[in-house]
Amino acid sequence: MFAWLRNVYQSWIDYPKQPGDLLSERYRIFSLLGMGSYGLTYLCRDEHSGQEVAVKLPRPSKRAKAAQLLRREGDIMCRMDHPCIPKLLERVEHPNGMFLVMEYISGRTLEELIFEEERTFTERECIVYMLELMERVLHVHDRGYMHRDIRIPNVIHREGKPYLIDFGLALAVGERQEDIFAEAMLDKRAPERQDVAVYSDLYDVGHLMLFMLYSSYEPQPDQPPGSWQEELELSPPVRRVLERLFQLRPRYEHGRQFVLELEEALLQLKDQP
Ligand SMILES: Nc1ncnc2c1ncn2[C@@H]1O[C@H](COP(=O)(O)OP(=O)(O)OP(=O)(O)O)[C@@H](O)[C@H]1O
Repeated sequence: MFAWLRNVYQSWIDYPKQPGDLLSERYRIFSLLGMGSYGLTYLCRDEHSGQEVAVKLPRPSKRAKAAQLLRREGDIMCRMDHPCIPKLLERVEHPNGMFLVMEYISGRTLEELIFEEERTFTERECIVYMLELMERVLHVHDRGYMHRDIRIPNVIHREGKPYLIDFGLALAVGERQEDIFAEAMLDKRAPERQDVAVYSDLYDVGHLMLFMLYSSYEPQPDQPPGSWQEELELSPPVRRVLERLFQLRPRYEHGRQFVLELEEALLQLKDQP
């Protein structure tokens, strides 16, 4: 009974703001983009510049913890400087709470592209796309952070380019996983993904690649389900990079090792008739 009441209460106080509402006398809400575990993100218009922006507010039901996580996220976003990673435009602090104002990336997520638009990727297209995405991932690593949430809903496809969003789980290399994360989400992670290390981000990159490669997979009638190695017809170099990403072979200790092997795999595919 208590859990039920608590859920009703949380849904009531987290009820999204309405289109037309004005935040901090500046950001006019258009629509709700999504409700995450600790924040609500809205598409807004900045009344000063006329620009579209994404505004992320803490969920009222998560109070201080959500504000703390958002502040962290803002601190990390400030340290990024890449045209395909949204810029933090402002961090608004006021007595009723705080929120983040980010560059809005219009487009569709890779998840929507694959599952709603049924977009398919060949092996070659997947490699070319991954090389672009890895450029953003290497930027994050070079700045001393691990993203830790590289997944298809966190990649926005705009004008043929992948944009990497959502730094809510990112940590600095060597930083300890804080209790706040452990309670919120980390305990659900596979052991291969728990370390704050390059190979954990690359493990996620491996999954993302599998989603892209499975987009053109068509099971034969009566075919029993198998592993990705059994189901996907992959060229040996692509299979090998995936096995390294999944730590079935010696893992990559640096993202650039993976990029080099991916480039090599692309060259070999080009040589094929
Ligand atoms: N800068 C941005 N530009 C465009 N869309 C964005 C931007 N940031 C977030 N979004 C979109 O807003 C929605 C909510 O994102 P948000 O990061 O708040 O939560 P989430 O990813 O759904 O959940 P969680 O934070 O629990 O992982 C998602 O659909 C995401 O694609």
